[in-house]
Amino acid sequence: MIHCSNLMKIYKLNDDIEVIALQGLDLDVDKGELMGIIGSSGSGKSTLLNILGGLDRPSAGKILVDGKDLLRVTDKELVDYKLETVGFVWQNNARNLIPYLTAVENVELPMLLKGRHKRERAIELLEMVGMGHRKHNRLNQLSGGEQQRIAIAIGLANNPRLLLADEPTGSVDGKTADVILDVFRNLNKSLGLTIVIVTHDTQLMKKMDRVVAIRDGKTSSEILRRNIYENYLNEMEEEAEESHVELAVLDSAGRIQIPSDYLEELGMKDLNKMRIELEEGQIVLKNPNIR
Ligand SMILES: Nc1ncnc2c1ncn2[C@@H]1O[C@H](COP(=O)(O)OP(=O)(O)OP(=O)(O)O)[C@@H](O)[C@H]1O
Repeated sequence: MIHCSNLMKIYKLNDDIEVIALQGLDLDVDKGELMGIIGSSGSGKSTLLNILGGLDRPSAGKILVDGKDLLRVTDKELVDYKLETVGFVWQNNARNLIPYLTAVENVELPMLLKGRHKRERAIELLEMVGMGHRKHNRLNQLSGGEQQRIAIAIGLANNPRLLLADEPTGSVDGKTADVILDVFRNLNKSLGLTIVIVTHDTQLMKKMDRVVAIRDGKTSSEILRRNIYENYLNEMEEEAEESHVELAVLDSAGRIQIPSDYLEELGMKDLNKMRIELEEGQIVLKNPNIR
């Protein structure tokens, strides 16, 4: 569904200053995946999500989403892409919802932009996210978690193939966050929808199939759920932490980012070179100062 390789995004602030928000990011997401993106503040998560959502254009590299080349699309194609291929759920509900419209009118709005008006479909979507009973309520009559579920229904209004969410549980408590994640999981399973969620929430991460970490505008590691534990995990969610295995990402040029805590633990943090050896089918990195 998504293929990014060596993706770059450079913001030009003025003639002298440029900010490199993405520097050669590699990422592949399969159709039907529910995956998370994590990373510290400023690492490039929102930049990536905005590019995937067609809200911003990349500077260089390669990016294909559902077969569309987002580096080369025309402005008109990008408008169609935003209306047809992708749905967005923001952390800030003021960005998701229009306060003076009811829940069902909010869900109908993106359909109107595409020239369709389908009340039944809007109600069906609200039911899918467990909000059918609040369809005639306005924003101020709903809790933060309820508003967020309506935002998900809005994101689905034009039947996107990819749903993107930026910190969708950022402003709700842990229990509500769980309910919201369950909504995403159900949509992922029942519709086979590909979902990418940016989150800081470690509880949410444990429930995803795959979590990719971004550091300094590059994908640095992946945490995968081990299939053998999959069924067991569904019942024993609290065991999730031990069931994930962390993989470092190897980019197309053969570069790998080693977690800084590993380097620190081995006293190798300040080294700028390592000895690399092939030992019995394994690649081993050694401190060059120790023989
Ligand atoms: N429109 C912009 N103009 C200039 N620089 C930008 C712009 N948007 C983002 N940046 C810069 O790009 C880098 C990556 O920002 P981004 O917002 O993608 O990070 P993030 O990982 O989403 O952070 P946070 O978790 O704080 O939202 C940062 O250095 C940021 O200052």
